[in-house]
Amino acid sequence: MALAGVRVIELAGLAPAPFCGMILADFGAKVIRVDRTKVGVSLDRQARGKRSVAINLKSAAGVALLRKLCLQSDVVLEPYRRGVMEKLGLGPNELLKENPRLIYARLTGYGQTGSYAAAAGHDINYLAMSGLLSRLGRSGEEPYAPLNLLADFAGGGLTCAMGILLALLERTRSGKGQVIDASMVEGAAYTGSFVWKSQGTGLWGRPRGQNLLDSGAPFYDTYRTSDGRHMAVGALEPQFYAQLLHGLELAEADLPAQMSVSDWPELRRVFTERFASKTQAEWSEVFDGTDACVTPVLSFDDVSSHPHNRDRGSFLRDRDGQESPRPAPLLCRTPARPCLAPDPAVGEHTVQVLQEYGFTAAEIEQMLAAGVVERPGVASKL
Ligand SMILES: CCCCCCCCCCCC[C@H](C)C(=O)SCCNC(=O)CCNC(=O)[C@H](O)C(C)(C)COP(=O)(O)OP(=O)(O)OC[C@H]1O[C@@H](n2cnc3c(N)ncnc32)[C@H](O)[C@@H]1OP(=O)(O)O
Repeated sequence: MALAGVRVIELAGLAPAPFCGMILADFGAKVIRVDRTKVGVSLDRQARGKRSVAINLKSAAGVALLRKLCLQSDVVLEPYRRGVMEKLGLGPNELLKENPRLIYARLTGYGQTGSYAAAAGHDINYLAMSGLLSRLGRSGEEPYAPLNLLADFAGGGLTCAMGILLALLERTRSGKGQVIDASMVEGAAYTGSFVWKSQGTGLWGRPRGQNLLDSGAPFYDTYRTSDGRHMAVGALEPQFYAQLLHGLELAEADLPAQMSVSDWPELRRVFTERFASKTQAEWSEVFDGTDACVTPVLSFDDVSSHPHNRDRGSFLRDRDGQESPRPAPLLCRTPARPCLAPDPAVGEHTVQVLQEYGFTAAEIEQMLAAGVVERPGVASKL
C-alpha cells in the first residue's frame, strides 16, 4: 500500500483527528492510537486498522514513553487545545529536537495562533468562522450546518491528511520533518474556495437559498416522490435541462425560461407536482441512462445495493457486519486495503506495540504495574 512503512502516533481525539488517522491506516500506515488510561471504552468510531496503546500522559513516565515512541515514528497527530502538548512537555520544539524527521500535525479548530486559538469549539463554530455557514440554508430560514461534514472532516481530517502527505513527500528531499498547523476554519474555508473565487460571476448575488447552487434554482434541488422518498435534480446546462423536462413530460414552450429567476417559484411548483406523481423507483427508471442529471436520494440502507455502487464495490462490510464506505480514491497499483477486523479496544495493543518499539518485558511489566500504561485485564502477567 502507498503508505506502507509509515509509522503514525495519533493522540485520541473526537472526530476529525480519528478520521485523519483512519485515512492514513486505510492506505497502509501503521497507526497507533494513544488512548487515556482508565477510560474503559473509546469513542473513536473511525478506528479501522489502528492499534491502541493506553498511556497515562499525566505521569512523567507516560510522557517519557510517548517521547520514545515519537523518536521512532514518522508522524505524530495531536487534536488538543492550543498549549496542551507544550504543558505536557510534548510540544514540537522538544519532539522535533529529538527526532528532526518527525512530522508534527496539529489539528485544531482555530489554529495555533489568533485570539480564538485556545477557545473550545465544534464543527458548527468553525464553519461559522469560515464564512461558509452564512451561505448554507434555504431561503428565509436560519443558516444550517450540513451534519459535521465540512469543518470536522473535509476541512479538518482530510485537509490534515493532505498536509501530512505533503510533508512526507517533502521529507524525501530535505530529510526534515515539520509542524503542520491545520485549522478547521481555514480548511473549511479553503474547501469553499470556489464560492469565494466565483463571487463576481453572479452565482451568489442573491440572498442565501435563492441562488443557482444553494437550493434557489428549481433545477438544482431535491423533490419528494409519491412514496415519500426523494429525487435529486442537478440539471444545470440547457442540454441536460431539456432532458429533465423530457423525463418529466413537460414541454419547454409551456414553461417559463430556465434562467428567469423571477419565475423560479412557478417552475418549482410545476416540478414539485410532477415529481409527486411517481415513486422514487419509477422516476429512477425514467431517468436512468439519460443525461438529465436526476438521481434517487439513496438512504444508507439502499446505497450499497444500488447497481452502480454494487458494480464498483463502493461500500464494504467489516467482520462485525457493519457497512461503511470503501477508502477513496482508488489507486490502480497500490490501492487501500482497509482492515475488516473489529476496532481495537482501549490498550489492546499496549504490550505488542511497546515490544515492537524495543521495550523489554520487564520494562513493560513495570509500566503496567505503575499504571503508566494499561491493557484490557491489566493485572495479567506478560
Ligand atoms: C459509546 C460510543 C458512542 C459514540 C458517540 C461518539 C460521539 C462523538 C461525537 C463527535 C462530535 C464531533 C463534534 C461535532 C466536533 O466538532 S469534534 C471537533 C472538536 N474540536 C477539536 O477537535 C478542536 C481541537 N480540540 C479542542 O479544541 C479541544 O480538545 C476540545 C475539543 C474543545 C475539548 O477540550 P477539552 O476537553 O477541554 O480538552 P483539551 O483542552 O484539548 O485538553 C485535553 C486534556 O486531556 C489530557 N490528555 C490527553 N491525552 C491524555 C492521556 N493519554 N492521558 C492523560 N491525559 C490526557 C491533556 O493533557 C489535557 O489535559 P488538561 O490540559 O486539560 O489538564
